[in-house]
Amino acid sequence: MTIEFTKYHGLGNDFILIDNRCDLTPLITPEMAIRMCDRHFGIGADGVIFALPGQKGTDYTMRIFNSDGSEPEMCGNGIRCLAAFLTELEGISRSKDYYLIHTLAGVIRPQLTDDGQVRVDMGSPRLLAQEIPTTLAPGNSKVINLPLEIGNQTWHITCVSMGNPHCITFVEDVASIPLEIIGPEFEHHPVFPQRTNTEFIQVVNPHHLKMRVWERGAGITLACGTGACASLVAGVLNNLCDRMAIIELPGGNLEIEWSETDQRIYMTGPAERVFTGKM
Ligand SMILES: N[C@@H](CCC[C@H](N)C(=O)O)C(=O)O
Repeated sequence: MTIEFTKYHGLGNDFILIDNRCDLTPLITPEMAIRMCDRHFGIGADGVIFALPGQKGTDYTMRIFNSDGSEPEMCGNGIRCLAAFLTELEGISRSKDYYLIHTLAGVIRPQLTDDGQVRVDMGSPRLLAQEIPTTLAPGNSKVINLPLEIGNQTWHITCVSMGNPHCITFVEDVASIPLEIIGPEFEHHPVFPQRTNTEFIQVVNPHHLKMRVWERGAGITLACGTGACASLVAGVLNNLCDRMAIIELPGGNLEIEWSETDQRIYMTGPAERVFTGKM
């Protein structure tokens, strides 16, 4: 079988995009995705994203496999890449500058901006312990600045779901965090029954946060869109930042806003095509 693909990245968070508009079933299996994402024996990527037909009145459906073959509910950098990929697939027949995308986290709306970026209506953050999910607090209460023991240390964590789970910790200096050692301990901690993405945040000032991330199913990545959104929400809940801020990631900057008007999160950032190929 030959699979055509296009490689994209959003701030170095890279994905193999597959045109799957013919069918609601992904053209490749999670096992094949693991092999394609391998940086030594495959194409190399943090995940594989499928552009599938729309459902329930949406234009398209997005599904994604992480590089370990697991399937997350949403991917922020990925949905910007998907919007750019769909624009390329539709060519001049494209009738509008936004898409309604069905995801496991609900309907997400990416919009192409005049300066070539993508602004995404990411929906509203979910804050209850049962929505993350985490067992760290009673199901109907929020997890804001609660202590958690990991690696002989007490971390104060805030949990936010952007459809997928995020655990955020504010630190003095993100560069000093041994991500490859403690990242997996957070991801697999028993208080997170569906594992978790983990963000370490340094507050530079109320409009500027510096972030490093350990992603569920992908490990250290250069950027995480849902993680940046969740971190801004955690910053607001802890009175550490404004509702609009630049999130500085190893791969570049994202602009995130938690709108006071509709309580939704808006993320703006780039999506870059790298190359196409056949496998
Ligand atoms: N990098 C993504 C998030 C991808 C999914 C994540 N690894 C998970 O399992 O939830 C982003 O930009 O949001």
